[in-house]
Amino acid sequence: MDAELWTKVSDLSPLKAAGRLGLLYAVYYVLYAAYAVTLSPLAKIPGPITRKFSYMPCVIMNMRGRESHAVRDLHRKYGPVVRVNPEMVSFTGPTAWKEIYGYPGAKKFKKFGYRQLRPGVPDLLTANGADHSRQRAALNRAFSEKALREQEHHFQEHIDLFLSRLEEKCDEKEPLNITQWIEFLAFDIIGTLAFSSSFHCLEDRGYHPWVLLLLNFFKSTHYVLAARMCGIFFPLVLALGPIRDLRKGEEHLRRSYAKVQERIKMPEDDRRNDFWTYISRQNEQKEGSMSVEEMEVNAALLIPAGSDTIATAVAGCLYLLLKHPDTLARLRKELEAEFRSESDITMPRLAGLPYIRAVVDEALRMYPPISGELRRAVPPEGAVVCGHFIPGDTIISVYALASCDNASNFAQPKRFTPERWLTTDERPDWTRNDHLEASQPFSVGPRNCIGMGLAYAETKLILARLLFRFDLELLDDEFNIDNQKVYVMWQKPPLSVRLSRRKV
Ligand code: HEM
Repeated sequence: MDAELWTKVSDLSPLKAAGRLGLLYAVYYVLYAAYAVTLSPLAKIPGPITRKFSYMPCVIMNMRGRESHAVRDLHRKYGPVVRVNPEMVSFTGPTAWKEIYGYPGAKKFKKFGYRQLRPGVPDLLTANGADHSRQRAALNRAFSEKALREQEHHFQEHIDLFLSRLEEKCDEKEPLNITQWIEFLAFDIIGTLAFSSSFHCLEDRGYHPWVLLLLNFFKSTHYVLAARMCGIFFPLVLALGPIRDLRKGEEHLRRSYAKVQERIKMPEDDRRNDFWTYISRQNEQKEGSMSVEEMEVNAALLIPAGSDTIATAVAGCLYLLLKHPDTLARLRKELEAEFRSESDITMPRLAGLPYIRAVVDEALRMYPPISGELRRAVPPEGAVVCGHFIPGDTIISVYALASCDNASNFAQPKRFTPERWLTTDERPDWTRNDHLEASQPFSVGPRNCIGMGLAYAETKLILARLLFRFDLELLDDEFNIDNQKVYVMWQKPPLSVRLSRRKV
């Protein structure tokens, strides 16, 4: 800066200097907005003008917990390719999942914006290349069909307690919020599988403080992701948000690490069969299949990944079934034809029943537990996605809710119709053009959900035993999916029911 200009600047009062800076920023912003809307390589991607030059609509909707719904609505208006914000494009075309996340797309489009739980220690969600392949191969054994068979008694025992707790609530005049009991069950099961130590929510008839901490943490994580889009205003926006809850993330990590240490010291037990039983066996055979530090961070990942997702799936199935008595009747018929008593219900026998699977698939379509974006980055040279050339460094994603609640992919998407998922000759005519591949609640390809098999088996077992034992009456529509908010996970409202014991 030359001396004369410097003197002029330093002579300005702080107020005037701020004013000039503000003006300069405004000029820059107007020029940038004009570029983003007209000349940017993404300018032609359809979407509202405000989303093309500003992150604000995206930030505001995220903070309100309504971004998944907003993106769904944008696709209804603008079609299968939509500009979500200046750097991000969302797709709903039926091939989008496969092109972005499947083989070989997954090699081209790397995960974007995922952060390691402990810097320097890869966990399955953030690991790349060889680390991911090694950890995935190691954990695959803990999620195999054989492992699930050996773990089934854990599920059955927790469900026994869940159902006996619900029996205490039978015929009560007060409505029962079954959402929270489903959450207790899902967290207790994942505690047993990940730490050999239940959270004891069912025993104590209440949320364990660690579970409450996690539920709040989801919300604050979501808030931080939104605040990050605010650039230089990030600290300000963060300070206005639930910043205290962020510490809860650290607390979760500390507790998880301590639990893994306790678990490692536990004596051998043939009935344990938790995730680490399978990892330890491999570590003995093949040195270093997973280090203790990696076990710690993966335990911290598996708890949130395998708890609230399941609770959402079970609560969603139940809500939709109670809203549709004919579907519920057809499901009961299938269950009663297969099982003479509740004690006959097992995971392998449920695996052979088509209608309960169709019910779960349809509920996951209408209420996908992970409803929002799964970000991937386009390589610097750019790439063609769903027939559109997308320039390098753009962020791309499929939003599950947008892809599933979309009339181009599913006829009458708001109509709960498990029959869509049955074999061709059993599908109603009006669903024959559905693009079933557009619903991928577990994602696809090498980074899809490792817990998919477990999730189907667990959801079906809980549902089947619950419906076998009780008649349930839905008391209000507070659970209405369209009104719910998403902060990473759905903020599930009370699902109010009245229970009575069935006489079969
Ligand atoms: C209905 C239940 C579930 C749904 C809808 C679901 C959905 C998903 C989705 C969409 C992903 C991909 C995430 C991404 O690309 O960022 C994922 C990954 C993952 N899920 Fe699930 N999940 C469910 C249950 C579970 C369970 C029960 C577990 C374990 C106990 C689990 C563990 C994981 C892990 C570890 C990953 C990371 C996999 C990798 O990157 O290789 N999930 N899940």
